Amino acid sequence: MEMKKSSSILVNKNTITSIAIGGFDGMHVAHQELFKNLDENGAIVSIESGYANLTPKRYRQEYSIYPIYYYVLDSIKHLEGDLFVKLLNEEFPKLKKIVVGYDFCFGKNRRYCTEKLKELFDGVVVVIDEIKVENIPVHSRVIREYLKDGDIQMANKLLGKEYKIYGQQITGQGLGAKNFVPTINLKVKEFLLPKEGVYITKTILDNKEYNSITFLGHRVTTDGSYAVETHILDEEIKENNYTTQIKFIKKIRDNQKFESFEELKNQILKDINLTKDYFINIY
Ligand SMILES: Cc1cc2nc3c(=O)[nH]c(=O)nc-3n(C[C@H](O)[C@H](O)[C@H](O)COP(=O)(O)O)c2cc1C
Ligand SMILES: Nc1ncnc2c1ncn2[C@@H]1O[C@H](COP(=O)(O)OP(=O)(O)O)[C@@H](O)[C@H]1O
Repeated sequence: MEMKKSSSILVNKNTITSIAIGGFDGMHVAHQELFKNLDENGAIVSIESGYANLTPKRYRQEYSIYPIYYYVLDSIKHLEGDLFVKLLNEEFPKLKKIVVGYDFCFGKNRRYCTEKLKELFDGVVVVIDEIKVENIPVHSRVIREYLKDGDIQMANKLLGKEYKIYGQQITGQGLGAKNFVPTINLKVKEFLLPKEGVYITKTILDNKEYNSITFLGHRVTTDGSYAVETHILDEEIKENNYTTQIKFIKKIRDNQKFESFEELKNQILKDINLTKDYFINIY
């Protein structure tokens, strides 16, 4: 039986003795709790539904020391329970332990859940109880809702880290440096973008992290088009081709339409001062 893999890595599957199974978009605190139950020859089995947008597949390995093996959901979801377990045993011949969460289900019509897994797998099955943070169940869908609401602080609590996106630098309208402040304009694919507005952020360029402020949204005051723009505080940055990373910390305000460039500029300067104060007070 062939399991279709969407990528391969270098760790030999024959050495793997324990796996954690799930979608793992976000690599959030509950996912990390599962990984704590892996042994030193552990691995992550990530089932790709195609909807990941918190930690899209190629950015996921960054958040765990365990190798991640990816499988395409469409190629395994039709399986009856015994065949799913058989596949795991074939893929990982030394497998002794499987770690899943309380809500893990698998196989045809998601008919098989943790009890069935215990019955079918000849080894240890560890089932993790529901993990909550401040009484809120940690799930990728809950984190997405906080991001869409602009509640970065709650999203970050559930993630156990600052929400980070990757983008490619593009040329902006050319208005920023002249009329407002210089910004790096980004094209962002694959990642969920938080609600439109202005955010306190950190920006990583060429492995260096800078304090920054980021605007996300339709530039309703200028050309109306959607933009992701970052202004690096206290540094002169030359535009370059680096992939840029933005870590979101806190939302300052909503996107707004201003009657003049002058008013927008004044507001941007206020936003920058507030952001600088934030960084002064946390360090
Ligand atoms: C901190 C900050 C806040 C911003 N806030 C708004 C806003 O509320 N409304 C808006 O239309 N544009 C806002 N902008 C975007 C400006 O319109 C944008 O920087 C300007 O159009 C220059 O774009 P350019 O870099 O493509 O030349 C903001 C930009 C920054 C850096
Ligand atoms: N809050 C949680 N508590 C315990 N286990 C969880 C929790 N969230 C996810 N898991 C487990 O982690 C694995 C990956 O789950 P997944 O469905 O990708 O997470 P999410 O619910 O965040 O989308 C599954 O085995 C799942 O049961």
